[in-house]
Amino acid sequence: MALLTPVVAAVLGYVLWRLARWTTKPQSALSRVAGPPRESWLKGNVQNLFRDALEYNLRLSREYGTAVRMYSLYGQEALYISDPLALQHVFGKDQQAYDVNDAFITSNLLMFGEGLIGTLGDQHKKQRKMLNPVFSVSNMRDLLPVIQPIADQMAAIFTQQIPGDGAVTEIDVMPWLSRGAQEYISQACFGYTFNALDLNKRNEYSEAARRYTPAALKLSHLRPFLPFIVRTFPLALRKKMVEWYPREAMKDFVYILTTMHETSKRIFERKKRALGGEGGQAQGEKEEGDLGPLMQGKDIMSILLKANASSDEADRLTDDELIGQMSTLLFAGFETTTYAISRILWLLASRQDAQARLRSEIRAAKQAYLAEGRSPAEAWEDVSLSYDDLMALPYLDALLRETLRVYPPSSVHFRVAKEDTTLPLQYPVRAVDGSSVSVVPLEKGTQLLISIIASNHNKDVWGEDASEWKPERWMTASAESEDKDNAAVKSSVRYPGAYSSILTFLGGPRGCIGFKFSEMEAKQVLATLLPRLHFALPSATNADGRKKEIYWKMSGPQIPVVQPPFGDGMSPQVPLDVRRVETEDFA
Ligand code: HEM
Repeated sequence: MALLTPVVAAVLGYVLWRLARWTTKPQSALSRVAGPPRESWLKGNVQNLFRDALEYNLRLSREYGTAVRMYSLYGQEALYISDPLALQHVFGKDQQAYDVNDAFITSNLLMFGEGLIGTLGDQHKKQRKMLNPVFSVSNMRDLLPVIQPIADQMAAIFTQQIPGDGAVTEIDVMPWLSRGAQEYISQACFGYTFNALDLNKRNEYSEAARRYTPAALKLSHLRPFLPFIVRTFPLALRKKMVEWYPREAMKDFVYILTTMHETSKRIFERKKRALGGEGGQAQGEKEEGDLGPLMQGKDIMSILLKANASSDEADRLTDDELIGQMSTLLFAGFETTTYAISRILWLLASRQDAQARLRSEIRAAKQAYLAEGRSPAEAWEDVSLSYDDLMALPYLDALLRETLRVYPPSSVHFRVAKEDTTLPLQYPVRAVDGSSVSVVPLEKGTQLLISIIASNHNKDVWGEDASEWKPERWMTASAESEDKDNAAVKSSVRYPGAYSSILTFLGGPRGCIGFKFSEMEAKQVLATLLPRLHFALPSATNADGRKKEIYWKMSGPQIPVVQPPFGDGMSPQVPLDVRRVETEDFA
């Protein structure tokens, strides 16, 4: 018990400090903006945004508009925002006035080290300057053929589970898509295979990464306290606090993070030796242990190491910063893309017309390769499209954009105002006294809840059918001309998204750096699976004649679950009926 005293004292001190601040604070400028009532002083109502919350999020915008006052922990006010002009200020014009919040940076720094999501200000800017070119289209173009075998392996794994032509097998595609997405990051970003798609080979790193999110969720209640704890206690005492923490979940989490960090370090050191010609492993050669073979030097880390070595001293990243990027990329890139691709397969299984149309488009492109002698493949199904041809498929492009718009893998992200400032609104909202608010004053320290989901469903921008999934909305005349990114926008108003005018990857200086990678991966996986495999919703029934239903739970990330009695309603699962493609499966 005595050992717990510092932990309890820290938490108690933090709560008292917040209480003192709250009771002595005058009414804030934000108090004028209307919003739902606070449910408890301690927790506010922000947690409602993250608990199976699609309807809650959409209702907020319907009832209060694009700027809504919310309450976070300890009575703190926060602004839930989806207004396009306001977001243009946050991510563009006034970006210097906003940043990610303290808890985000502190926890990421502790977990992943000094990578992009654990750094602020000039250090973050320096890292982006070095990393942005690494994710360029020309590097994606070189990478695409190198990673094609991953998608081929996924197709082979599904095909092997189907007993024969005409047979239908129910397969939970989720674990395979997840393992495939991990392989994409490990091979394309790190230049190694983790053999994640080979169940006979164990890899500690990929296992640790798969266990990361469930383990992190068990400890998420500690996140808000981290900045205070880090500022207040020396490292030695913080390490003791972790040891003393009375839950198995903490030990498990420390193991996961240590495994990820140690493996990143080992890969990094070997890669550095290999690139520097210091007796490191030869390219393509098998490694001892669990690291797998090194790829051809076209991977993101190799490009980054070369760019770093040839840059000016002032711009150069330290080894710790480079290692920090590795767990960051794995963490940021694998689950998000898994959810995006599994959502597309589920949509295609639900909408057979869209599946047939997409398959026909892919077939036409691949058959053209054979006709023009551009591929050594014997059957059109086995043709690999180049990056430019894959990106140019209009329906595939429209379908991906529309899926990421209507169903963004993550729904709400945090920012904080670094100074007193104001946010102008495109669409004025109602004040508590019934008047109209067209400019929201923000005090330094105000939390912003950037709503991707409300922005992507905004009827004023996307039209009355904003919440409906219609890939065709991107296939307008303007998509065929130069303005592909804004083709589906129904007004002159735009969101400042990194990818199209959608907000799924956010925007501005901290917008997703991997969106082109993720786009390429999703398109390559679909162009490889669909020629060979047909997907439908699960058809098997139980004794009551009921079928399995896949339900997407929006709890931060949008997670597909199977409801009881078939599933536990919690674990990610996408069971689909899969069979080999037949002649009638084309449009
Ligand atoms: C559909 C897939 C993806 C989605 C929806 C997505 C979404 C996002 C979002 C919303 C952010 C901003 C987070 C914030 O600052 O609050 C972000 C940042 C980031 N993403 Fe992605 N992402 C995806 C795929 C990827 C991939 C494949 C990679 C890497 C290969 C990646 C790497 C990153 C990194 C490194 C950051 C931090 C950028 C910075 O702080 O400068 N993401 N992503």
